[in-house]
Amino acid sequence: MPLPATSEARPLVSLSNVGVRRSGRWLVRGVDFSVSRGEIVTLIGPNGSGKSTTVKTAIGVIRPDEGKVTRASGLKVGYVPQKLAIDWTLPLTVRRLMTLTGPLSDSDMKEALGAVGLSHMRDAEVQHLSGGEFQRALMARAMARKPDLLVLDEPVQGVDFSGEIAIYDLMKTIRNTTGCGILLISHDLHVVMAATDTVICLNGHICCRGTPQAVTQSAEYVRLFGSRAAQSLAVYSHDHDHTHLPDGRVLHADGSVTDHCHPEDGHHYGHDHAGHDHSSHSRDHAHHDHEHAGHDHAHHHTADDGHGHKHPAGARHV
Ligand SMILES: Nc1ncnc2c1ncn2[C@@H]1O[C@H](COP(=O)(O)OP(=O)(O)OP(=O)(O)O)[C@@H](O)[C@H]1O
Repeated sequence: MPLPATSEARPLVSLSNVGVRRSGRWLVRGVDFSVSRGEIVTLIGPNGSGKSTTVKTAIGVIRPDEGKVTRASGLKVGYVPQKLAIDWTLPLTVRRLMTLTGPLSDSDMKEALGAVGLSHMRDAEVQHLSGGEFQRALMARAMARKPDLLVLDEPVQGVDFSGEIAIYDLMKTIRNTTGCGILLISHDLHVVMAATDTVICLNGHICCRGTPQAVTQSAEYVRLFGSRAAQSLAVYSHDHDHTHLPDGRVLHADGSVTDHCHPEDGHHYGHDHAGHDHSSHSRDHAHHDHEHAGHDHAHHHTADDGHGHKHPAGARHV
């Protein structure tokens, strides 16, 4: 059952001064934010900065050691975890994967797989799916129960760049069609920035927050992710003239759909995919020197913020 209409103005989940302490150490502290219906909130931050801990606390898997978490009553959460304990030696079909966490009617399964472009793969073995297909199957499984809040912990791991775009586009479509709230974890800074309403930059505490535009310009963000990352939003908005659909076809800016990209398409924002040559696209993105292999975003965080900087409108430093 969806939440009643009267609850729409209230956040689906809200964290107030939340802290989680383990083995004598605060994993996160002083965290406060909320996610409302129809809103996409993204947590970004370096490895070990407390992103998973924060979302697990938000959905009630972990109890906070200080502060308060408030969830709308009757809140239904769809959770796509970062890791899934699957025995890859056992045969498992997509159909079975969809029902591992609970029963699902045939029509709900059909609708969910259709929404992620996997209708034709119902009986496929999960171990034969590509990284992107597997992530979309997990999203279908989470969506099939029509959650009020969809929580995605790094949904683009093991997914190539066009697959990433498809997943973020799918995420926006889910939000637009169902009106659910989405809480997303990512340390991928490129595409996610354009798919997000609010970005929260975490490093044990909230370093800064705001719209993607505001956050990418904030000194705290640059300190965490390096100055190259600050260009990510511009990179995205320059070149996103086509979209890779879940079924592999390409939707162009003029609305046409083709099986493949056009050679002149602005493409992939300078990702350096090892093993294939992008030289035909080079004039489109010569200035976008992101290296995919290794994700070498510099994490220059210093304990002393200095505070000798200005905050762009909309970014809040905490
Ligand atoms: N139960 C626990 N006991 C002790 N330390 C923990 C526990 N759970 C997590 N940690 C530590 O807390 C820190 C934050 O972990 P968390 O998984 O929340 O980070 P993350 O930002 O999601 O990282 P990543 O980007 O690598 O997934 C890490 O240093 C981790 O080792």
